[in-house]
Amino acid sequence: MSALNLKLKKKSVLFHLLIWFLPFALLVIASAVYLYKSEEQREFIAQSLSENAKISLAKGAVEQTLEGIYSDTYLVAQNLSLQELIANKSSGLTWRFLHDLRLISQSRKHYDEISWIDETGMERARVHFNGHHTNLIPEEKLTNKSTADYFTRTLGLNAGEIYVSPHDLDAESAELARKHILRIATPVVDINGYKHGVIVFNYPSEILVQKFISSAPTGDEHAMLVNRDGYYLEKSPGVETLSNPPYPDTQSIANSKPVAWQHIGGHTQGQFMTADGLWTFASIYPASITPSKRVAYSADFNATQNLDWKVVRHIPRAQLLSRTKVLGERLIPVSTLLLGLIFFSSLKHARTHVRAQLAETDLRIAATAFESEESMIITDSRGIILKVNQVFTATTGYTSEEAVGKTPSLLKTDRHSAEFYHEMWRQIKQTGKWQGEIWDKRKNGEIYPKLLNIYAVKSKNGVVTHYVGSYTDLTERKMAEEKIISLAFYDTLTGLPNRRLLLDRLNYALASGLRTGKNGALLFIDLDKFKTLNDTLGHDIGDLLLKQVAHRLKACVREIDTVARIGGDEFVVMLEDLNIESVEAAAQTEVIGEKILAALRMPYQLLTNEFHSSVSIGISLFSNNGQSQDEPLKQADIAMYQAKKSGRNKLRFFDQRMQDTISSRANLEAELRKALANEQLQLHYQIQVDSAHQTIGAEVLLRWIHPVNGIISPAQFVPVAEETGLILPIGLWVLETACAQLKKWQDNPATAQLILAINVSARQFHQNGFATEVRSVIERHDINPALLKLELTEGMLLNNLDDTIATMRSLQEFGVQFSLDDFGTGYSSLQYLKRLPLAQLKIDQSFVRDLATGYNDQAIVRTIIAMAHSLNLNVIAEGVETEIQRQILLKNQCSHFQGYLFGKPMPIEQFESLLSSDSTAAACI
Ligand SMILES: Nc1nc2c(ncn2[C@@H]2O[C@@H]3COP(=O)(O)O[C@H]4[C@@H](O)[C@H](n5cnc6c(=O)[nH]c(N)nc65)O[C@@H]4COP(=O)(O)O[C@H]3[C@H]2O)c(=O)[nH]1
Repeated sequence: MSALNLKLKKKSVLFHLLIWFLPFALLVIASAVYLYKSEEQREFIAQSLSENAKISLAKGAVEQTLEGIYSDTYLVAQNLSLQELIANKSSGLTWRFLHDLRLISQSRKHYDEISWIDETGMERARVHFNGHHTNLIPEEKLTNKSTADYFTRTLGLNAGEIYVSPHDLDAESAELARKHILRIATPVVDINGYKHGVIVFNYPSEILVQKFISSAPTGDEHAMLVNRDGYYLEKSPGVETLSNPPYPDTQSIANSKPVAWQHIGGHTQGQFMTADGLWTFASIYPASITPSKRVAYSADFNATQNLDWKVVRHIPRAQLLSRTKVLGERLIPVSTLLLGLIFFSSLKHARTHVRAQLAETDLRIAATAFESEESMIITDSRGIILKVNQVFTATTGYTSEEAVGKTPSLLKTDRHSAEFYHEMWRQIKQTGKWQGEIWDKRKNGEIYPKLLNIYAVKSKNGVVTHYVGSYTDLTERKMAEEKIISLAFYDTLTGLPNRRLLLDRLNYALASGLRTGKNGALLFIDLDKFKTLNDTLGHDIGDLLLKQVAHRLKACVREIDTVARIGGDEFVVMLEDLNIESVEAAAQTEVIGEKILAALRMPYQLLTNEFHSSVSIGISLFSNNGQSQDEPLKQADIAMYQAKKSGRNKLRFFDQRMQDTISSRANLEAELRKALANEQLQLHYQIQVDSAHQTIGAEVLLRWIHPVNGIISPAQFVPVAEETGLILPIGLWVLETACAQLKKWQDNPATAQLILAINVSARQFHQNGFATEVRSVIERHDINPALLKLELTEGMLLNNLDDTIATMRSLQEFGVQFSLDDFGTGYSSLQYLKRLPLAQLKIDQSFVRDLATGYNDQAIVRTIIAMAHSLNLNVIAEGVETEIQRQILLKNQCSHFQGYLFGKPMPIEQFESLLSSDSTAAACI
């Protein structure tokens, strides 16, 4: 698996892990929190209730104790011995009463002292319990208590009312000072309602506190008993209780827990929470507790003054929910364990899921890939087809049902040998794959090529389990390839080889000729009237003709020969394997050539038209003489032109002389290119005179002074210069040189009026900007434009007559003159002559030559001269060689003359000599 896939897989696993783990994790956490919170609440309620119950118990314990004391107090106050004593006042009765007091003291064991103080404040009887025994206090030790606060207050009470001293009451006597005593007292009333003092019980506060303590569970450290000011009467642990006032602040809940005390001090009972924890409290009103439910009060401590003690319980926050905390402590590992389990099972699940997803994706990819553009086939290890795709069915014609269960041999053809298949399987076994082109058979029997790939699928331990074959049908590709080859090498219309293939085969034939020494031949065939046919009957008919020609040509030659079409109506037949002897080979070729001529001469049926055609055939022989491949074809082409020239429907063998002419022309061209640069060109001047033999000027004629061949005539090289375009620089040079000469003559009166006529070629005249060029040359040389005469020929004027006239007109307006050269040889039509801005007509020398004898020529010359006069043009005759010719011309009103009679074309030096020898001009030069 690639690093990218691995990363994606990890991401996917993480995603699914989160999806599955998070909800469960949240559920577990929420459940744990809920459980914890419910337990916390439940425990809080339980603890609250428990605290309330404990407070009740504590309160009950204290109240019960007080009730017991109250009850004993009443009992003593109503004691019979006492009542009798009061009534009889007998001293013996005092002993009985003391005896009863001792009995009560001894039985209860917790009263420190019980005493009777009579209405005067004198103690009359007192017993003291020392912790083991009750002692009677001797009479002499009895004291007067008339000033004691408890005595006066109690004596003020009604029968049945109780006096309760403050719990922290300071002791009156020195010996009792250390003991905290709770005094409970009640008045003694006889049956007549008279008061006889008070009964006082000294109850050690310590015992009351002890009762309070014992009401709470052992080890309970949360209970405390405080007085109305908040000072501890009892608090466990660490507080020294019941010390004497003034109490230290440390012994006050009001100081140590002011917030709690604010609540406790202001309320009778209740339960509340502070930052310290849970507080529960209740008030005890000692004065309001009576066994007979009678209201008792004392002046100091009545209920309305809120004399109370408070029983208080406090559970610090830390201990408050101890059980819940334990639960919490247990919940954390349990939840963590549960989360861990959920995490790992989610992880496992996510992995399994992602793996399954990836596997499914792989399967989908595989399924999509299987249904690809390629034909696919899967076999087991024995080659039995298990599965094929739709492309397989489309290309082979076999449906899946037809193919599955069979072997791929149902596609086999006999195009490949047993060795081929053997080698294929050997390679698959060795490398696990094979690729190659193979021919197979479709269900309809059609054999087709395909590109086959076979892969062996192996198990983990390397055993081949399946083979997968995929292939592309190459039918169309092969067809396309063939088409490309055919387009590249064959003519699409006739299906014949094209020039490229012909040259290729020629090359091969030349090479094989070199080996065998045998001759071959090329027959270059051109249809004689093909262009006319195409133009008249259209290209479709033309195509039909070409196809029929191709067909007939093939019928004329052997299988090994080549018939090619190399151009529109040009065919070439290549014959190979001809005789070693050239003469014999030529004879063989001629036979076939004649056969072709005859075959192609036969009429053609082109749809409804019967068409008669002929061909011209040029033949060249080739052999082992080291020719290049182009040469035989060129030669055959030349020969074909020769055949055409000699009257069509002919065959001609290539002639070396003709080749030589062409070669020399090519040489001429090459040399002419160098002539201008090498200053091999010269101008010769041929004099022109008027009827009085006066020199009017000259015609400048080009000469090429060839270093080897001497002077070459313009008739030879001007046409070549025209064809190649060299005439443009050459023509310009002529113009420049002539203008320069005119300029030279300008200062000499004898030559200042001489006119130079220069020949302008068609190509030169029709080039863009010709008029401008002429003007600029004239201006540059600063000559009179009227001294320049441009000779044009009829033929070059006919093309684009309007443009021609425009060019001529612009130059004529500038002052340049035009002469129409070779007049009479062309159309000589008045129609266009009228339109041309000409100054002169030049009668062609062919009419002048036989003027003396030829009456026709005389008539023509007469007509030309008359025509010129009618057009107001002057006439010059060229080629005047004899006086007779001059006389005839003169008689016919010809005004100007040029010819050998007056002077041949000559170099400027000679021309100027001629001028100086001339009687008229001589003086001037
Ligand atoms: N038999 C005979 N011939 C005579 C006589 N008088 C003149 N000729 C020849 O006749 C030709 C007259 O020139 P063209 O008709 O313009 O014919 C010219 C002209 O068409 C062309 N050519 C000559 N020079 C130039 C040139 O500078 N530019 C162009 N474009 N063509 C030129 O070459 C042609 C031949 O020129 P050339 O060989 O010089 O031949 C000249 C001249 O030498 C005579 O009495 N008897």
